Amino acid sequence: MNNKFIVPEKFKLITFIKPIKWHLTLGLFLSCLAALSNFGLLFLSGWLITSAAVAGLAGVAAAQAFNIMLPAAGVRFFAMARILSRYLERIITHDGAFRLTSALRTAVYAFLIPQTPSGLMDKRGGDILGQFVSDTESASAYYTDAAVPFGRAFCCAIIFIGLVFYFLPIAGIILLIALILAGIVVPVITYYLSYYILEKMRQTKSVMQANLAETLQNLGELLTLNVAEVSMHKIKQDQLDLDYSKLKLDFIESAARSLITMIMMVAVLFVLIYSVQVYQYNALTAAEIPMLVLGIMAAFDVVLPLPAACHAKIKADIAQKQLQACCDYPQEHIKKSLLPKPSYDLVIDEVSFSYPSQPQIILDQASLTIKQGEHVALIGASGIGKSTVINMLFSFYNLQSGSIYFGGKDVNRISSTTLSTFITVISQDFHLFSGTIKENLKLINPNVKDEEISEALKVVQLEDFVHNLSLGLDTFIGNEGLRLSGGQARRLAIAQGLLRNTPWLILDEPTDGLDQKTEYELIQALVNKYTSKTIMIITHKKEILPLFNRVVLLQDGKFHSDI
Ligand SMILES: Nc1ncnc2c1ncn2[C@@H]1O[C@H](COP(=O)(O)OP(=O)(O)OP(=O)(O)O)[C@@H](O)[C@H]1O
Repeated sequence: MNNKFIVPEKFKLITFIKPIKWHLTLGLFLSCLAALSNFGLLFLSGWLITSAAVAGLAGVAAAQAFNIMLPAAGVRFFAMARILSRYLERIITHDGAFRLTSALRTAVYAFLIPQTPSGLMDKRGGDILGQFVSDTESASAYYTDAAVPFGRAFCCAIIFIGLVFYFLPIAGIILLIALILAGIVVPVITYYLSYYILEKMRQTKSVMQANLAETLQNLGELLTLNVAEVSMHKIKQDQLDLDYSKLKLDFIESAARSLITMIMMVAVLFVLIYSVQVYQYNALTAAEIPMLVLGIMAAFDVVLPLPAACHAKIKADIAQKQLQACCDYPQEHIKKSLLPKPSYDLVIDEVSFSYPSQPQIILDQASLTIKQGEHVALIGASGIGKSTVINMLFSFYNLQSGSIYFGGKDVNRISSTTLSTFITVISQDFHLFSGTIKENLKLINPNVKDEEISEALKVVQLEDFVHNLSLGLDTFIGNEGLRLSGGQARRLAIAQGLLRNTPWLILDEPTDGLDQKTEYELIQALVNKYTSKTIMIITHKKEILPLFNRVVLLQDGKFHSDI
């Protein structure tokens, strides 16, 4: 599968369909071929069966004169062509749809990355996951489930009407009217009746997915607090709403299909009555009557899937709108990828910040410079804004005034991906993955050597612990490191960060859950080993402060150095 693909400036489904235009064209062609073969099969069979019966009734001479071989070969040809073209059409269209899904997912990912983290802060993780998984799938199904059925119905209907018109003009006109009703009027009504239901279903599904993701993530806490039932009840309610909406949709679709079948029966009835009259005037042979009737029935095969195609179109339209909303983020929020230059100093210049609709002023024209290689402890009362300052570096929030520079460049113009190659942050809510100690340590840097792993484990005071495990580095730590103690998990996360080998290391309360001795030894090992690395630690522990070059106090919205 060719995944080479350029992210366009704006998100438009058509941009992604262009690279698969040959799949679309060939798929449509094969689909039409299958429908035409089906029509040809029934049309010719109707004629052949009646002609053979008429010849048989007319006596031995007429029966022997009737050439059954040629039309029978035609019937076989159409039967084979129908199977083959259907098979090829499925292969081509599904391949096209897979390519489209892959291109859409790549694009959505590429559009989302520059928005992180500030642009995605108000969105729920489950919602983003929904957009990434379901919306891309619904949008790409537009091609196989909506565009091809509608295109086939349009192209084939013209041919069917033309053929029937050739044999009996009035029958052609009846077919034209019937196909307009069944192929345009019924789908339009289906579209309008179903749009609101499908839009509501999309919203419910998105909320349910987000709730489900959060419930599963926090199941431990919910069970401990005995409130898991409440979350499950909400999810169950949403599922019931979805089931009810699905029932309504199924009802609309079957009603539409029944209406199409009814239109077909009426059309067949009219054609039958009229052809019998015409037959009496010898303007039509007996064999042509079933041929026309079966032909008209076959013609409706191309409009019967249209109600379902309408639903696919609505889903694709809604999905496209959602994807557009999440991808077309205001350009000013999408950072330019400037590269910080050495030395990698951090300059917070007259920054003011408070959270929207929060009275607390976090920073009030505050300034601070941290030179590369400095070891700094940032202290301050709980809730004063220390973690917020770290998040500001990664442009989580828009500053009210002032600027932050890293390596001489405004952090607003450095992408978070670039910045993370210079700064490693181990936050309070770090994550460990379900796997072994080694897998977790190698996750960020797969090329890391065993000696480097030992060094990092030594610094975080975990070397002896790992050494004493029967499986050593290959010990499985469980989901989120559940098989480790809180302090061990935190230290493993720090070791993970050390192995990234970035010029800056920021640790948010790294020694929480550690005894005083381990805490002191860890920080001491850290500052002694990484003398040229800039280390910034947020802490409440007074005992470790003497180990730092500088202590900065955050108070009243200002930084106070060398306290
Ligand atoms: N996303 C947010 N939206 C609104 N307010 C927030 C947000 N994050 C934090 N706050 C508030 O901002 C203030 C500073 O929070 P922050 O986590 O930065 O403090 P801190 O100094 O790191 O605290 P601690 O030492 O307890 O970890 C707190 O009052 C907090 O409630």
